Parts: sequence; C-alpha cells; structure tokens
Amino acid sequence: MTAVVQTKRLTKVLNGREVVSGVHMNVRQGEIYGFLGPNGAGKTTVMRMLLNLVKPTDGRIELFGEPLQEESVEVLKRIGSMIEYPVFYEKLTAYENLELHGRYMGFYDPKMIRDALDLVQLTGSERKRVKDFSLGMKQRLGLARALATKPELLILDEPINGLDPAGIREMRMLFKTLSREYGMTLLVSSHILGEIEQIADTVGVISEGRLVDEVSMETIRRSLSDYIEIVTPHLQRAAFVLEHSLNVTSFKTMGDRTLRVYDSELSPSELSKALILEGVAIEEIHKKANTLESYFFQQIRGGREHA
Ligand SMILES: Nc1ncnc2c1ncn2[C@@H]1O[C@H](COP(=O)(O)OP(=O)(O)OP(=O)(O)O)[C@@H](O)[C@H]1O
Repeated sequence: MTAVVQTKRLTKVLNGREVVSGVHMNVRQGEIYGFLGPNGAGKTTVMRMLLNLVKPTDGRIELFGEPLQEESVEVLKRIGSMIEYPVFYEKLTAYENLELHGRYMGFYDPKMIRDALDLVQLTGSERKRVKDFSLGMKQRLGLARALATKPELLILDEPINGLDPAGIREMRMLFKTLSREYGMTLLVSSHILGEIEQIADTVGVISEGRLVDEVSMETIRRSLSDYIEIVTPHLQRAAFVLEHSLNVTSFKTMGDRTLRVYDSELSPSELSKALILEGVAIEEIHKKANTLESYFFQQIRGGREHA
C-alpha cells in the first residue's frame, strides 16, 4: 500500500525545547491511523506541521508521495482537517460557514456540503446560526467542514472531544464508513486508548515527542496472547535451545536476560526442565497474560521490545 503521509526525522523545537523529536511516521492509503499519546506528547504539533501551519525545525514530510514545501498549496487541498476545537463565524449559519470555507478552498459544491452535513447528522440544523450550537454540534460541524471539500486524507485532532457517548459511537461508525466505503485515509489523534483501539488499523504511539511504536492493531492483538516469560543469565543459549531443540518458533528477547515464548505447547515447568537439561540456568519463569493497556503502557514508559 502506498504511503499518504510519510515523515522522516520530523522535529520541532519550541521555546528551546524539542517537543517533536525525529518522528518517522507512515500513514498508508485507505487506512485509519490512530495517533495515540498522552496530553502534551506532541500530536497536535505533528499534525500542524503536516498541514503547513507550523514549520518543522528539521526533517522531511511527504504527502501523497510529494515533499511538502512552504509554498505547497495544491496538495493541501486534498486534505480535510480539524485541529483542536474548530472555530467558526458564530453569527453565520452552519451552511454559510461551510460555503465560505468551500469558496476559500476553491472548491464549492452545494451537494458536497449537503452530503457532509448529512454524514455528520446535522441535516435540519444547517440554517441555524453556529452561536446556537452545542459543543458536540460544533465538533460535528467541524468534521463536516473537513469533509465538504471531498478530501482524500482527513487529519483529525482529538475529534471526539466534547461529544456525548452516543455522539462518540456515531463518530466512530462514520470514521469506518469514510475509510471502508469512501476509501478515505484518516489520521486521528486521541489520548484515549479505548477509542483508538476500536477504530484504528495502525497505531502510532507518541510519548514526549518521540514516536515510540508504529504497529498494526492486528499485530498487537496477536501479541496479546498469553506467553511464558523466562529470566536467564544464558540468553543466547536459551534462544538456541528453544529454536533448535524444542522447535519453538515464536519467541522474543527483551533486554539481555529475558525471553518471551508465545507458541509453546510446553508448560512453564516442562519448559524449565528442558532448558535446564540443556545447561541453561533459569532465574525466573512464569506464565503471563498481556493486555492492551499493559502493551501501550510499556511503549509509553519507554520499555521498547526487541523482536
Ligand atoms: N506555541 C507553543 N510554544 C511553546 N510550547 C508549545 C507550544 N505549543 C505546544 N507547546 C508544547 O509542546 C508540547 C506538545 O504539545 P502538543 O499540543 O503538540 O501535544 P498533544 O499531544 O497534542 O497534547 P494535547 O492533546 O494536550 O494538545 C507540549 O509540552 C506543549 O506545552
């Protein structure tokens, strides 16, 4: 699949502090990319750089395979975005706001505006002034505005902020429709793991400005199976024995003393007996269950795993 967004060593220094550090990010065509990280991790800054609203201090950005430059305009017309809380002309109606935006972007299509309002379920409120909208309605109108220019890529910064549970559910379904039925690519940020988990095909985890993981949800789910953790001073030998004597194919080393075994038919006691017989000392061995929370917590804490 082709990359719609690709960054290399993307870095931003603000007030002498590196708030985004050497980010290599790949968003593939047609997928929903969940950009997950705690508040202040750098999500908004990365998104602003992708939209040419903030100039990177260092690194490169490619959108649709083309390098993003200061004077890039055309490529940005292929993107719809909603960054932080959307701002509108409060005295104008919802429809007038979208019309104005469309004309500004050089793409005004009344049918697209009606379709966009319909998609976010604001049909019927389009002649209301925005000042009478609730926070959730404004959030949905922000999404309609992003959609009204028929973008190929949607960049949405914490789009579920301000929505009630029903609104969150509708938004989630809409993201899936846009991706699966309209073939749009979505880059969606959130600090809520449960949200990203439910919509994303790929997750990019950002912590203190660094992209600490970029992985498909499918891979994560597969890795969440139970595993046996072995702590040994003879890591190399243990790995050799697992692979060649015990025919274990799926295991990984964590640091220089720990191994995780995923696919063994053997119980911890059988495994330790077999390893000891081969001259591997065992300091600890036990069965563990992985959860999505523990997986991400580990990434954010900086406990990177090495396959
Ligand atoms: N204009 C600015 N000047 C100085 N520091 C800034 C500026 N904008 C953001 N920062 C800092 O950069 C860091 C990253 O902020 P950013 O808004 O990108 O994070 P975020 O992951 O989007 O978090 P949030 O969801 O809270 O907005 C934060 O520590 C923030 O305080």
